[in-house]
Amino acid sequence: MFKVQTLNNISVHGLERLPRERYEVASEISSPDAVLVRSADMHKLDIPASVKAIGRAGAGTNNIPVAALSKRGVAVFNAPGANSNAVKELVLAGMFLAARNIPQSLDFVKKLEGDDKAMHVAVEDGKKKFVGFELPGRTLGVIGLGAIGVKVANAALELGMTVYGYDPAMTVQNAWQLNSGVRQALSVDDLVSKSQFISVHVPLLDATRGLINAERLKLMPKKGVILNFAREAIVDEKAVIESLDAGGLHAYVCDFPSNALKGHPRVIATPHLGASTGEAEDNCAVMVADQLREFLELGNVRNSVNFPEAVMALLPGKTRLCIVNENVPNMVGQISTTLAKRNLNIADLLNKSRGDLAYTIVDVDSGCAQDVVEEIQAIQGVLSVRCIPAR
Ligand SMILES: NC(=O)C1=CN([C@@H]2O[C@H](COP(=O)(O)OP(=O)(O)OC[C@H]3O[C@@H](n4cnc5c(N)ncnc54)[C@H](O)[C@@H]3O)[C@@H](O)[C@H]2O)C=CC1
Ligand SMILES: O=C(O)CCC(=O)C(=O)O
Repeated sequence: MFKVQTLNNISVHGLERLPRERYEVASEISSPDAVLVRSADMHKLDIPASVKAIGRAGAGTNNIPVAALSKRGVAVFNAPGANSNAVKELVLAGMFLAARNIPQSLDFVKKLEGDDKAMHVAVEDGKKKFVGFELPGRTLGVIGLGAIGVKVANAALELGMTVYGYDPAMTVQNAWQLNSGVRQALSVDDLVSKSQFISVHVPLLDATRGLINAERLKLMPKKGVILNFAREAIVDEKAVIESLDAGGLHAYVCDFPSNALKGHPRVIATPHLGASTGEAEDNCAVMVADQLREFLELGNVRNSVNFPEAVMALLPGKTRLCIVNENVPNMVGQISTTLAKRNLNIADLLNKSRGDLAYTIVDVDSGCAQDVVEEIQAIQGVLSVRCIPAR
């Protein structure tokens, strides 16, 4: 029986992928094998030693202490692309809301008083304050052409906008999805200086913290719109407010409200709603639950953010050892020597690495005892070992 702890509400469609006869799933559970999480901040949590994997039912993993978990040999998975359409739709909505001054006009309507005749007069008189502009011919710059950025860029082209993209580490798979009409910006500064709308779709990293700052806002054409559905700290909020107040920016559309932002007349803030559709919640939970299950039951790794991709078929009757170790020489040699000493024949072996970490799957012909696991665990550089018994 595997135990899975949930730290947020996870879609039941995802939880149903973990069959009750093999999985105990609860928000309060002792010694969990795995944790399923959305946005809960895990940085200050005491993550039990029993945990072998974390499944993030979403894209961003900045709420998870990935580096510390890697040192413990714990795999972290996410659900790439599973909520990208939901975010794209909200970004498009944000562009329309800003361009047509819709939030301000809704406020105006809510405050109307008097009978219908008086109201009609006030409407016709007041609407001139909310004259907006149309999107065709305007320029959008998309920073980060991953699952979301590509969809936003393609959709904006369909709306008749000119679109620039910037992403120095775009994957081949995403490049295949990108409409060839999207133009390449040579740098963030190049993109910013050309774009009336800028939408950021990068993860929060040291390199992306404060990516949109006071200097870059000065490069932007006047009356620009910044859209931030990525993470709060990617945009320097203080610089944005100063630019809005000084008449530089037209609007700041973001998914991360704060006290400074929430009452501002030119800020459109949603409560971290990017991935909050039934479809996205289901997609993310199903994808990550399937990945967790395959890892717990077979040791296979798909869509991890810290482990290398590693998938090997497990044949009936074979016992599987899953070893996480530092990516240094002679680890596989020491592991196979340990098995040879015990007369355990290796039926199949897969060794993959990613950065400082390596992952080895070894299938042996006969069962292996706990002391083999302990001996491998004692090899210097081994971070974690698991034995999956033969079926
Ligand atoms: N508001 C919400 O509810 C949601 C927010 N997000 C946020 O959006 C981010 C992006 O999500 P996805 O597109 O699914 O991720 P992704 O991993 O598919 O794409 C991120 C892209 O950013 C690029 N990138 C990284 N550093 C960069 C830099 N310095 N300059 C330019 N490009 C850079 C990467 O090469 C990658 O192509 C997530 O990390 C998360 O923080 C994601 C989903 C929902
Ligand atoms: O689970 C959520 O609602 C947050 C989504 C998100 O921010 C992400 O996937 O990175």
